[in-house]
Amino acid sequence: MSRYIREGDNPDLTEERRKASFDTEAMAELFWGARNLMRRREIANYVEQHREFDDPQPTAFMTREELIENATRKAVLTMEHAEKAIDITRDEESHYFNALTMGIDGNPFGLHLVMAIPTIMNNADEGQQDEWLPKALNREFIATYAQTEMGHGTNLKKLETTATYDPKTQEFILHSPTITSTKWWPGNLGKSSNYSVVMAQLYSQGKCYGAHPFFVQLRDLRTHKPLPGITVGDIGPKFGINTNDNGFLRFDQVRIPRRSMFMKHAKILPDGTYVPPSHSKLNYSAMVYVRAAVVSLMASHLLACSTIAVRYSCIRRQGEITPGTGEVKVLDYQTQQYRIFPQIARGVAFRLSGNYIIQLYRQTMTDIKNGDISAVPDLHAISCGLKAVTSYQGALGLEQCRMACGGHGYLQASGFPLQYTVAIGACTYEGENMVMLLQTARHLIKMAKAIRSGRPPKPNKVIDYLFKKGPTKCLIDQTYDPNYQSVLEAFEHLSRRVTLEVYDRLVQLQQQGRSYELAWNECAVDLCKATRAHVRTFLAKTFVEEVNKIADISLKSVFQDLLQLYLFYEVTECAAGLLEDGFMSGQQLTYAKKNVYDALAKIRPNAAAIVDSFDISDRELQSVLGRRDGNVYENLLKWAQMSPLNKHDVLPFHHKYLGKMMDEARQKSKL
Ligand SMILES: CCCCCCCC/C=C\CCCCCCCCCCC/C=C/C(=O)SCCNC(=O)CCNC(=O)[C@H](O)C(C)(C)COP(=O)(O)OP(=O)(O)OC[C@H]1O[C@@H](n2cnc3c(N)ncnc32)[C@H](O)[C@@H]1OP(=O)(O)O
Ligand SMILES: Cc1cc2nc3c(=O)[nH]c(=O)nc-3n(C[C@H](O)[C@H](O)[C@H](O)COP(=O)(O)OP(=O)(O)OC[C@H]3O[C@@H](n4cnc5c(N)ncnc54)[C@H](O)[C@@H]3O)c2cc1C
Repeated sequence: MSRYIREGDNPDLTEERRKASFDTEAMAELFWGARNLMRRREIANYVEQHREFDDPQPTAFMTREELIENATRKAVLTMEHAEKAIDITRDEESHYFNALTMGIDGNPFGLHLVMAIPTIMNNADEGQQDEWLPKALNREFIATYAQTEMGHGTNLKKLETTATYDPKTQEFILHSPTITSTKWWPGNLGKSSNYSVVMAQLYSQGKCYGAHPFFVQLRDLRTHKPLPGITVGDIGPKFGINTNDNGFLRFDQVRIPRRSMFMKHAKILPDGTYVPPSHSKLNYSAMVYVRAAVVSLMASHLLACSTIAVRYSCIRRQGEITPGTGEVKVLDYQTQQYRIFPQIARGVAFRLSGNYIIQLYRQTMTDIKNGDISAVPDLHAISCGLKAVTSYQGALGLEQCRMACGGHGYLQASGFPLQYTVAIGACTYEGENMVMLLQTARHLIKMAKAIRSGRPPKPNKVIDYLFKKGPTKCLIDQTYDPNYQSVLEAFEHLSRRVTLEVYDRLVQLQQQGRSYELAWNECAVDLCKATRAHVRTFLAKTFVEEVNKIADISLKSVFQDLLQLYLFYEVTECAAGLLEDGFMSGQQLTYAKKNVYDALAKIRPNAAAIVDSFDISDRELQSVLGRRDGNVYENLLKWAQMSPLNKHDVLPFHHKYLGKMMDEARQKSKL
């Protein structure tokens, strides 16, 4: 019996769990890996046993200051408990523990762990690492990553903060020359951090060498007051992630030692001589890390929100399908399934590709340490595209899950506002999505050039298909093909076609006299389409490869249903492109749609058990609608009763305004 079934649960949800065709626990093991699942359970138990990690009230009812104080309290507790609760050398354990204890809306260590420490590890030379890394790991300071300025985020070349080397004192002088040079956005900068990685234009011997990272103390270690010449603060409430003190920062001729510049890749010698790096973008590795991590992050958001939507749709009864037979669970409506199930399928696809890209990131960092930088452009290209596509589709998917929960989905109690506002940040941070799509397109255009000139580059798993000659007509038909060869070939065809077409147009525009840059801008929308088609191909192939590895027949069959839905849903999404050149016929599109509807019907009886197997706890979901026990209505009422507005039956200012207005109106009508 499913470990998710307990006495007192909502009977509709229990019924759903009972009818699953597979063992939820075995599926959870497959999804997470046996060891990881066991560790997740142990870590979750640990947190449950330490009630000090609980929030004193739902965070939705807290003011911003209360939110940040509560998060800070829990962050310190988290660090105190970390060594007892988890193996701190395993990222998976740290991420899970942090998510359980601190939630997803931000915490004072967020940027320290995600960007500052990776920058020290990958950009500091040995001496600097010896000095900074143990202290960073030991939490003797909290650092952030200050790159974006009020005037420039995307175009790093135009950052205005300067770091001018003075060989007489062997110091850099940091300065913010304009209002627009104010650092603006860095997480945890506003109030929590006392150090920061700072990106500034490096000047030496009268020459500018471009943006380079520096490690800068911002606040006094004892008083926590800003150091002389430094102005720093919080940028105010945002769309979301308000538990984070994103900040602003200005420098007024602040002197820092020469060795504050990160010197693993580029260097300034004591006399001011500049030593360039082996690859000009090695200093950007912390951004690459977060872009790669966003893929898994989007998977987590989608799987959490589809868990909420599926569970709620099992307990929500409204309307009849067959008149007179009683109200159905709303999950029985095909439209409801069409809204929610593709989000599950995409969440699983993102999880699988997320694992791949994080491993590629780790491997590339190891290669760089060993002097091999050959994988850097490939990693950059695929991580930019994946970041952009998964964050965009993630955002759309979360919104579908919210709408699928009707009015209650709009409540903070649903958990959706928190998930959504955090998730959509990823469409912007770490490179605005359009800009990231265009970065991947640069790589694709190079491939197109190689194809047209008949000189393929050395083999590369992600890009090889572009050099293949695929079928000239789409082979999708009604026959079942467990490898989905015809669908993958359709995605490959579309990607190859749009890439080559946009390349040819770029060349043609230049032949007509446009500069490369102007031609590029005229082709930008189609360049983004090429990236999306390439990323779709990558996600789909990874999904197929991973499903093919599954040995257990009953679990594999559930994954195959999700895969079928994923692939044919994507076919319908990109149908215009497949029909445009006559590659796919209208009849084949009809087959694809039928496959989508068939997959929805196959997934329906297993839906509740599938989301259970993602093993997302109530503590993580923070959702009254998505509770494991399905007891939604009584808990919605309890939740509302906690609203601070309900502390008073009559609001203290009622009689001053509304009461007075109505009294006066009544008086007048009596006259
Ligand atoms: C196994 C599971 C493990 C678990 C793993 C995951 C689990 C998930 C759970 C938790 C993980 C926790 C992590 C999650 C974190 C969430 C927290 C969120 C925090 C958010 C913090 C946000 C921080 C920020 O936003 S920092 C600021 C970011 N800013 C940007 O991104 C700016 C964007 N702009 C740029 O990057 C660049 O300016 C550019 C790329 C647009 C252009 O660069 P530029 O210098 O102008 O160069 P250009 O001359 O145009 O190009 C020259 C060539 O260089 C290539 N290139 C550019 N960048 C790179 C690079 N990074 N690497 C390699 N190559 C690069 C470029 O393409 C050009 O190439 P070409 O050959 O000439 O075409
Ligand atoms: C939640 C959040 C957290 C953040 N955390 C940090 C942090 O910790 N540290 C930090 O340094 N920064 C941080 N940032 C800043 C973030 O990295 C930038 O906002 C982001 O990189 C986008 O840059 P921008 O604001 O300059 O956008 P802009 O570049 O101004 O974008 C505006 C529009 O212009 C378009 N555009 C710009 N350039 C081009 C181009 N070349 N081609 C086509 N279109 C273009 C964009 O597509 C977009 O539509 C954070 C931002 C957010 C929202």
